[in-house]
Amino acid sequence: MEGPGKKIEGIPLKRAEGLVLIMDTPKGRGVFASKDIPARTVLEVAPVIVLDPVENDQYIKKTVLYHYTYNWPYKPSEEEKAQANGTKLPTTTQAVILGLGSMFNHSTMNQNVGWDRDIDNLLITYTTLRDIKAGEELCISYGQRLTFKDTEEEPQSENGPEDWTEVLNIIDLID
Ligand SMILES: C[S@@+](CC[C@H](N)C(=O)[O-])C[C@H]1O[C@@H](n2cnc3c(N)ncnc32)[C@H](O)[C@@H]1O
Repeated sequence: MEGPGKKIEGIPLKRAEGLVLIMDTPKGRGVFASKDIPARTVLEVAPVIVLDPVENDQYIKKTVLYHYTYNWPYKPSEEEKAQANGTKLPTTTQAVILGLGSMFNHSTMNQNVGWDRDIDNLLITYTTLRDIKAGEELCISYGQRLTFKDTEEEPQSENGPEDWTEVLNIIDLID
């Protein structure tokens, strides 16, 4: 960069104003709106690190980092293809999302942020799906197969006690 006024070629990055990180929600840390944000606002353009599928399986899956990865298409290098000798190479892997991308929690019922992968440029763009009010949590959808108990999920009455009186009765009987 040579000074002010010089035109720089590159991929535009973005982080919207009015986002705060709350540390102690029932879901851990989470991203919230500190002011009203209109629909279709780009909240964040997050670069990603695409993991080697073998390293992901052998190492990352056993670490906390695994909970901060998204599915990502895998494009083997020409060298890998040549070495594969007809063996089928993986077509998907995981990617670690940098920046705020890794801080968005999941919501099925109240998803208000969408995300879009840019495979060529190794980026994810997060955009509001509707008008957001100050104080709302900004949530994406992680899909169907969650690796944790969703705090927003309704308790299953057939698997558990009907009400808290029943719970107290059980505790009483054990004592
Ligand atoms: C990508 S991280 C999101 C940031 C995370 N809350 C933190 O404090 O680092 C994903 C993790 O957040 C938590 N999480 C996200 N959405 C959740 C939800 N709906 N219910 C419970 N936990 C959730 C889970 O522990 C999950 O593995």
